Amino acid sequence: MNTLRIGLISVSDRASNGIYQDQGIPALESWLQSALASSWEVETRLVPDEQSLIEQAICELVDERFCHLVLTTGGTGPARRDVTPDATLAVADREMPGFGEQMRQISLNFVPTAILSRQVGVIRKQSLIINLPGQPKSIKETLEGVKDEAGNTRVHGIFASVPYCIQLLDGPYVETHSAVVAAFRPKSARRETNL
Ligand SMILES: Nc1ncnc2c1ncn2[C@@H]1O[C@H](COP(=O)(O)OP(=O)(O)OP(=O)(O)O)[C@@H](O)[C@H]1O
Ligand SMILES: Nc1nc2c(c(=O)[nH]1)N[C@H]1C(S)=C(S)[C@@H](COP(=O)(O)O)O[C@H]1N2
Repeated sequence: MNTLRIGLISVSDRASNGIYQDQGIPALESWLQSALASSWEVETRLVPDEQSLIEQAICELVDERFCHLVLTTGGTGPARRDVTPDATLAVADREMPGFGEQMRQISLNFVPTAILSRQVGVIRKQSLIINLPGQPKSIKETLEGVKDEAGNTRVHGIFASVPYCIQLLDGPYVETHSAVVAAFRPKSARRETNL
């Protein structure tokens, strides 16, 4: 069986230097635990805001660990040391602009400063790589989208499109818990059990 392999990279000068405890990877892991119905394996990296080290971590997770999906958190803003999108683009084969566009749209529902994130989505080889902002709460916000008080989706989170993208990249068939995030696929791409 082709198990989903996910790489998680937390990019933070202070967390990587031990000034504060990293909350990025635990927040990513706990959100994925709540959202994924399929089995998955995880590989994690905590790196400072250094472009070469971020590039190295992404390449290692894609080229050597064969991750189908890599999520980064942190370093997407305009500050001098925010270089995660630059590192991601430097090792990308192709850009997926819809991810960055949709994440900024979603985030505007939570913070007026959402447009300050330069976050991108790209493909390297057969892996999808997505940048999330550094605030631990932004992980759930962007992946899951905006819900009303009854839990109905108002703005779709970007994770809704991730399973089909992985499928198009010849990765495993990923299923999600629809109460957290419903995976979109055209009917022709759904498994028979899902129809
Ligand atoms: N890994 C993390 N763990 C906990 N909190 C974080 C983490 N990364 C970022 N944050 C919080 O989110 C804010 C914005 O994230 P950003 O990536 O811009 O970090 P920063 O201000 O450059 O600092 P640093 O890189 O040292 O974490 C940070 O100031 C911090 O409060
Ligand atoms: N969903 C969400 N998006 C967000 C935020 C947030 O708190 N939640 N913070 C914004 C802010 S204040 C900044 S500066 C940019 C970049 O954040 P980063 O440098 O932590 O990646 O992301 C923006 N996008």
